[in-house]
Amino acid sequence: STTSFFTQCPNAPPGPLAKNPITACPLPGLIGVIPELESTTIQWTYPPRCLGPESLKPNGTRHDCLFTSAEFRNGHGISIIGPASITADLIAQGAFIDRPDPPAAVKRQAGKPAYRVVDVPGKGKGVVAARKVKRGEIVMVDFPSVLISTGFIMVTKPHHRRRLMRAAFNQLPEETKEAVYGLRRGAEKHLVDQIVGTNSNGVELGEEEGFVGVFVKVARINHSCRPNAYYRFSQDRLAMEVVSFRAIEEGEEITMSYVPLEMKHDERRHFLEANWGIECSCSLCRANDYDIGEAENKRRLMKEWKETLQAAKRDKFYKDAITIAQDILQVSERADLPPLLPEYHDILAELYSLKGDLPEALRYARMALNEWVRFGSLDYSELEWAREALEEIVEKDAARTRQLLGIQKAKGG
Ligand SMILES: C[S@@+](CC[C@H](N)C(=O)[O-])C[C@H]1O[C@@H](n2cnc3c(N)ncnc32)[C@H](O)[C@@H]1O
Repeated sequence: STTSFFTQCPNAPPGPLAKNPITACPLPGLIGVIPELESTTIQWTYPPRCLGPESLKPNGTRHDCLFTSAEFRNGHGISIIGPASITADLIAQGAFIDRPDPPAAVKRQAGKPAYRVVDVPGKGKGVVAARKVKRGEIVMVDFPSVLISTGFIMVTKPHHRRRLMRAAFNQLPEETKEAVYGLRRGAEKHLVDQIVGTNSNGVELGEEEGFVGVFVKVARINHSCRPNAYYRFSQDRLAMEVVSFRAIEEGEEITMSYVPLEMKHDERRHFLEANWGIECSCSLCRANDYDIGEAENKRRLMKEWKETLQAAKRDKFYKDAITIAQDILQVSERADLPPLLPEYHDILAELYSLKGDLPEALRYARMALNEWVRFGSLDYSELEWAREALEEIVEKDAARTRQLLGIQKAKGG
């Protein structure tokens, strides 16, 4: 129960249970142990700090703690606020270990630095390409300075919340701390709220716990409704990579969309204004009714199609789902949306496999795998997933061939 978690965990040393990964207890204490590498430990720079039930809003049932490691990524440092179990999982996954980037990712980052930070009229600072950038290049890799659970933000009483957030900021190594405070804009009473409010990116940790992360380099990238880059976050490596999805000229601003691409025109305007104080001047916000209609229709259509696709798959209408997936791919190319190719090729491989068309399933699974390699993500998980999917289909195909041969033999003999 929650009570026993409260009383047993916070002070429990990393005993035998720590070898049992992915558990909530014990709380990763002053020293967190990496289960597979018993000799490797994480030394928290400050004693972990947990909030008691008095800090929660009525009916709140959470237990959040702050962990700070100043050593993280060669002295970059990190503070994490969230359930202790999530931090335990991160330790278990080896997220704190520095590992070399996969070769494909290294290749895609080769050459001179791809960006620099400059003043952009009307937007404060911004990031521009320091050289020509190719489509699909990793233009920036960044690590979180702070990661804060959105559940914690929602259910903790404001002054308890801000106090823990301030501690999370202040416990960071000097340079990173300055960079985080350097993201402030104007005078605001609640500095931490303001910084996190306009400078964070949503990421997922654990199974599906939502977090907001402050990535000080990524935080300098401005919004555009027609962005030329997008970000992806690797949970395994706690790394954020910004990827170009079209070629970018030297001097051109590198932008991302702060809002879901399929968001409606009026909703988008309101959201950008309310959350970031951006008076949207994007072509999409300024466009005349006809253009808005065109662009928006495409995006809305894609969203609806994706839902229809999922429904069709659920109901085992694989043929329909396949047609929809192929339509989405075609439209996404024309709508200038980020490369959805490997994702949809994976989906198509699965659908063909479910439908029983194994040669087509194999074809798409191979394409997806090649694309994941080409996109060279820092995150191996998609690659592994695609590889497993391919193996599964190959296995299924082999089994069917054996079965067919058996039938023929039986007929022949
Ligand atoms: C994540 S920060 C981006 C970097 C920021 N410009 C800076 O100087 O640090 C978000 C803030 O940048 C500004 N901003 C971002 N995109 C903008 C845009 N398209 N037009 C105007 N201001 C923008 C807004 O003030 C917003 O709250």
